[in-house]
Amino acid sequence: MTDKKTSLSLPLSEAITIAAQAVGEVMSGRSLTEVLDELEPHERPIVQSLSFDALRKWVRSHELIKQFIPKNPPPEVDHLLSVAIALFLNENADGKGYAAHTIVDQAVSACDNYDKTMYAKGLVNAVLRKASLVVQPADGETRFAPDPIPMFVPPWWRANLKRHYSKTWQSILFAQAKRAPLILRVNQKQYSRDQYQALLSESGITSAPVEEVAGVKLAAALVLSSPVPVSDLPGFYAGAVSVQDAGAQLAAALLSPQSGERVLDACAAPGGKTAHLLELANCEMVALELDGERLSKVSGNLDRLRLHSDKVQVLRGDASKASWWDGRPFDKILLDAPCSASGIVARHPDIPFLRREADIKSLQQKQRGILEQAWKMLKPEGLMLYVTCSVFPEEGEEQAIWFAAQHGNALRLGAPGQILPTDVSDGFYYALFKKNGQ
Ligand SMILES: C[S@@+](CC[C@H](N)C(=O)[O-])C[C@H]1O[C@@H](n2cnc3c(N)ncnc32)[C@H](O)[C@@H]1O
Repeated sequence: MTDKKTSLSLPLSEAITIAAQAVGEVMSGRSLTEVLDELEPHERPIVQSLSFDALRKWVRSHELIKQFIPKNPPPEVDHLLSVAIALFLNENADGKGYAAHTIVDQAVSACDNYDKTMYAKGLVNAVLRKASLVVQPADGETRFAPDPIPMFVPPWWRANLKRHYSKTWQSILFAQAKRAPLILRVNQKQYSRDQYQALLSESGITSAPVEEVAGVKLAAALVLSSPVPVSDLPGFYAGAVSVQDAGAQLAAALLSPQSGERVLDACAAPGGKTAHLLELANCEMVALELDGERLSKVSGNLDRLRLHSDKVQVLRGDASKASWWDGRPFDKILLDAPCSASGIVARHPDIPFLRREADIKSLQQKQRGILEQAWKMLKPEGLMLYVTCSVFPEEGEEQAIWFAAQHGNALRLGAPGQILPTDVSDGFYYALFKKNGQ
């Protein structure tokens, strides 16, 4: 154990303060992505890492907080403690990083950075010293028997998983409690996967191909052995590569766009799958998105990847309505629907804190509205791929069954259906429909 100095340009105590405040924002209902987007670029990596870990280790850190402060501490103190304890728990897991006394000292200094924690220096010091002895005892033997499920999910979420996955629900949560690896999608308009892997290797970055997920072959996925900032990736700003989970790379592979085809990406932002489709074929693309702010991310990504052309339209509109549509039907439609995002918790550990049980019903209604409208815009013999990043069957297989029952002309083709999270893939759902006849 060392007093490791990282490349961060922010003292650890300040990073702890900002991360604790970010955790507080999540507890009051804001998305962590939105909160992190407001930070200065030099603050973001360390604050993201600390706040993500605090949320991932929530159950264990709160067992310890409860043990040493039986009466709940004020939220600001609780959040600061949860960030610091997650640091202990990580150090215990990988044996690298900050020494216990550094974490305690920096967390105590962090109390001074915020008026709502200033008074609690003594309490924070005492709790963290005791916690460090349990998590990182001097003899190296952990005396702390953690909850078998390390990650927080609300009771309704856990019950849903148990109901649908009676044998595997715990392994789903274990997979999601781990830090997700960095996975790339090579822009095949610029490089083959082998060529780009060689470029990475010349830059001292080790990677391995992800050949397939759920039986679907992937041509462009590479997993890095350890994450690096995107600025270190060769050619990133010239569009050589994007960061995208391997499970998300199935969409373009399943829809298999061909040059000249007219394709609708009905829920496009931030544009990861739009870009992948355009990397595979010179199709006529309409990338539609309801949220104006998110829409600009689609354009930004297409700019970076050099995929804009007069055949590509990035449009603001509601896919459950036809007001934006010029009436020309599509050969292929990607419907990557708004959903609970319960499959991507490894990359967004704030999601279980933000979702409410009632969200699932209202999301189901939205998904059905978009499915219905999209089907009307598809050519006869055309293909529609329905996708969610959810592990709840209410948003996946139940929707596909409902849709097929509504439309006698919807033929289901081969697609993986539910994909559960693994080391290289988030949880996704894929159903592919062909429109028969007229
Ligand atoms: C799962 S995300 C799409 C991710 C994207 N396909 C990608 O790979 O980068 C769903 C998107 O649908 C958008 N959305 C939600 N309701 C919509 C609607 N009625 N019409 C169009 N877009 C919608 C959301 O704002 C969100 O950006």
